[in-house]
Amino acid sequence: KLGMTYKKDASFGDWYSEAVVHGEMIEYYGVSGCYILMPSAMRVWNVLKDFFDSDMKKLKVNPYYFPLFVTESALQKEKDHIEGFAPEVAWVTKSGQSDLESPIAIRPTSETIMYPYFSKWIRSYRDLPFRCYQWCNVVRWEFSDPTPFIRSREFLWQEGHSAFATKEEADEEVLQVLELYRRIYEEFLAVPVIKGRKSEMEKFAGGLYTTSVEAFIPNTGRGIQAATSHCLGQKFADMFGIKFEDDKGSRSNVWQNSWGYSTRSIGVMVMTHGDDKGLVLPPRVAPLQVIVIPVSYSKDADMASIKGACESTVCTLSQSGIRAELDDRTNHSPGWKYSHWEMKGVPLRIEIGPKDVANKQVRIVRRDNGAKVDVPLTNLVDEVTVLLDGIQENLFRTATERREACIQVIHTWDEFIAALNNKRLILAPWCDEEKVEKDVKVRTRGEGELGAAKTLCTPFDQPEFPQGTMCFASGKPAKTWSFWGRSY
Ligand SMILES: O=C1CCCN[C@@H]1CCCn1cnc2cc(F)c(F)cc2c1=O
Ligand SMILES: [Mg+2]
Repeated sequence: KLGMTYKKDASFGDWYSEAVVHGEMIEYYGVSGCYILMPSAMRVWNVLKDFFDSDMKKLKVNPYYFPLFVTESALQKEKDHIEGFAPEVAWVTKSGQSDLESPIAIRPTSETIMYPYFSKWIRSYRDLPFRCYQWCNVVRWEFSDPTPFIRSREFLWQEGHSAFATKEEADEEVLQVLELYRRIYEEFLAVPVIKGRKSEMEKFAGGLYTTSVEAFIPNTGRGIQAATSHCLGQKFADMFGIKFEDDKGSRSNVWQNSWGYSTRSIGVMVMTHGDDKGLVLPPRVAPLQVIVIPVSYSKDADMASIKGACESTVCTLSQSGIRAELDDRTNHSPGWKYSHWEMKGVPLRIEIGPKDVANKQVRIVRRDNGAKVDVPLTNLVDEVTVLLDGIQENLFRTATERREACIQVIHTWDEFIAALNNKRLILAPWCDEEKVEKDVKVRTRGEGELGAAKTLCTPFDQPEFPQGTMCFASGKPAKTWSFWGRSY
């Protein structure tokens, strides 16, 4: 099918589904909430994985792979960590025709699979710091509207799990990993994120505190948790008996962290940069950065010299590390090819026709803003490199400006409700009391299927507090500026 039918601003949900399918990132699958990740998606995922792996080596985090399955008793081990999630757990109950002795769960996350072994492996302070991570899939049988990459019943992620002798070391690592996640979003996916701390109500129940990077989708006015980095304190250590003997012979619980980001990151990138022509990929993660297309208007046009120019252009770019390919298919017109590669979000298109060959130049078209420029072959690589860097920066700057334009500072309940109905990312003074947060959720639930307002995070970067600022919801003295809004 040629070209997109849905418009991003008019019908965002349909636009998004069409963009990921026509962009050849996703193929829909027969099990609800499950999708086939196509090469364009996996190549983006692998660029992020390579970066993350290289930083895991720097942080001395070791790669493992733990089993997909966990027994019922092991999963139930830590009550308050699981209780709210029970409906999401998928179970294997049979093999062939016969029932299993007892059901086995498919991992929704791996704490209960890993931590009994941490208890076995960690004995002495010499075994610390202990740092492990794995790339794997997890299954959570969610029921709210499935969305490719954003909310699926199976997704790919990395999960990290570490143990330290002191809280200070754990606190430090929580922020080191959060910075890695910020870099993945801002430096690779060109998506602006806000670093902050989750509220007591929104944090990981089994942990001590949760930090996160939060993104925002202007079209829907919804926040989205982009990655999380938890300090678990010593609760899991207590539950699973993960103790170490210090150099004076006394035994104490380790301090633990756990952190993760998933293929949701690809969906956030698509939602942020995509347009009515389809995907727009940031050059740093684009599987294909330049597509070269021969343009000839008459059969007898010296196709041979055009072909030669195209091939040498691809070769020159490839040799300088630029991901370039030639689309010389004869069963599609140049116009069809332009639309096809625009849908796939390829950052640059190079057109080469008889005039270009004659003038020893190429015509370069940018995917992000449609700008066309004629470039002499002599400085092709430099120009293309500058253009690709320019696209990366432009995508990040534009997305940041759009996100900033959605932020609204409010001081009263009425302003809060107005901002919420205006699809804003709300920055509000809050007394930081959980029951007030619960109350806001209840008072804003009535907005139909849109969902209630919740806290997204309390940003580390706190604005000034004018004397006597009151909480917008309770009227009590405000303690923090927090981001509120609807979310995915
Ligand atoms: O968020 C992370 C980072 C990577 C490691 N795990 C932590 C906490 C995950 C929180 N969480 C999130 N979702 C869950 C869904 C379930 F069905 C379930 F049984 C448990 C959980 C669950 O513990
Ligand atoms: Mg969940």
